[in-house]
Amino acid sequence: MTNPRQLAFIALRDVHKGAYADVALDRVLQKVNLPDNDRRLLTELIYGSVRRQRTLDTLIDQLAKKKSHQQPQDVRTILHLGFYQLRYQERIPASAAVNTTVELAKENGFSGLTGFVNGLLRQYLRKAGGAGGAGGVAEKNSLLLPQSPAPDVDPLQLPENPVERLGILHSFPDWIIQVWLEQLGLADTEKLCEWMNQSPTIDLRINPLRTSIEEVETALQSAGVLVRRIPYLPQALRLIGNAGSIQKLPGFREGWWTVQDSSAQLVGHLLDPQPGEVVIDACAAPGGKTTHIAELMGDKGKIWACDRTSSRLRKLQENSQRLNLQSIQIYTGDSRHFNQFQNTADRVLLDAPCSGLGTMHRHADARWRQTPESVRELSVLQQELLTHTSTFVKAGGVLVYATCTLHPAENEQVISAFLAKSPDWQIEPPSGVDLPDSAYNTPQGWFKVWPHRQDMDGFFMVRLRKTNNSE
Ligand SMILES: C[S@@+](CC[C@H](N)C(=O)[O-])C[C@H]1O[C@@H](n2cnc3c(N)ncnc32)[C@H](O)[C@@H]1O
Repeated sequence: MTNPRQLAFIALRDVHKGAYADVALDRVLQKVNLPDNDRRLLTELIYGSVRRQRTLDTLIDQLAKKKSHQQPQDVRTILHLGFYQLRYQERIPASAAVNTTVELAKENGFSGLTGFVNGLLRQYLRKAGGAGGAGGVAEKNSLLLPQSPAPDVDPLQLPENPVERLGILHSFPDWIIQVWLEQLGLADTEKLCEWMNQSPTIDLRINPLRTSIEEVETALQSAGVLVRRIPYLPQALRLIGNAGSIQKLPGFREGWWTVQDSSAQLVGHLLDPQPGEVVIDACAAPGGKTTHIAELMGDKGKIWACDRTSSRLRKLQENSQRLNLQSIQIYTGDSRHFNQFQNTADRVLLDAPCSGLGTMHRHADARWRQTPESVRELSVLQQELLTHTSTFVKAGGVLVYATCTLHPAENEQVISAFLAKSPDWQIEPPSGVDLPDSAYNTPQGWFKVWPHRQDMDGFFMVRLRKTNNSE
């Protein structure tokens, strides 16, 4: 069976039983050999339906007699697929979206409900003002454009309350909208929501020990892959458009480059490791930053890469072999309990486990998996990790704390609590790092990368120095 909509339905069934969206997608892809365009449609339908779930459920709630959560789960999934295509896939004709969704209902044991499915989708189209599909209308009905044309053209009715309104329109839980609104205000929160609903870009970090950025540019361009450079990041290239399978691109097997988002590359530069130093990467797997550190050190010195997840450490091992790096030594275990590293490191990187609120565009289901409670638990773990791994640093040494979340409880509050009880530590403004201060820096000295401003993953990072007179 190679019908991408039926395959999407099967994968989404898995997701609703608890599978990660990317794992569910891989599972169906492994069973079939799809042409590229069907593969793209399948991916779009799965990730889009998961990402836009709240908006799609609200449409069911508003148009059907029974609420979305009262529908049989499979019918809800079929309706998600239909509404997703009508609302967000302008290239799919409305008639095709409706007919294929009705077919899905039939094929999956809901012949008795085809009239209901057909009626509901057509009701949406009627309200949207035609058979041409409603794509784009929804996003125009923005909080920022109250005067924008005919908000009643959007069948989705939005409440006045800005948190719920943004949450329903852009499909995020209220608590995440609240966290952003408190830091950014309305206009920027809306831009951030829109950014997080885009398909992710892919950046490469060139390995200067094996090649040069110019050589990689030429090799990729000869293979028909478009790239552009990223300001302030001398080894970064962004792939433009669909580059196909990453492992098949020129230079992958040769270890010329690593896939790493630009903001993750900033972390290595903020740490600024030097050849010959001892560096501990306390949460290292799968090694994106460990291998960057080794490259920045010219592979000279010692990097002790610690992580508690052995499967992820195996990836680190593979990555460092592919890049032909010798300076990395792996330690498996909980970094809160390593006692052999006290006062040994010139630099420590703590790239802490976090809620990932800065990278939700890469993980369609992340917004539904995290909760205020999981953030609280992570923040306790982050504080414990910071307290213990700071003891690894020699007097006069540096620790960089980084996360890919934009939640203050995992960032600013972790650092403030640490500094309040650690008089021998202070924030150090980044020196020797050629970064646009105004773009990332805050008066407190930490870096916060807001994706909608910098067009890269959301990140928080701060460089701390242990004073010389500490024990
Ligand atoms: C954000 S990821 C690290 C990503 C990595 N630095 C990179 O750039 O590829 C966080 C890592 O922390 C690890 N981790 C979580 N709790 C830990 C603990 N208590 N001790 C050591 N590692 C831990 C997880 O297994 C995960 O690999």
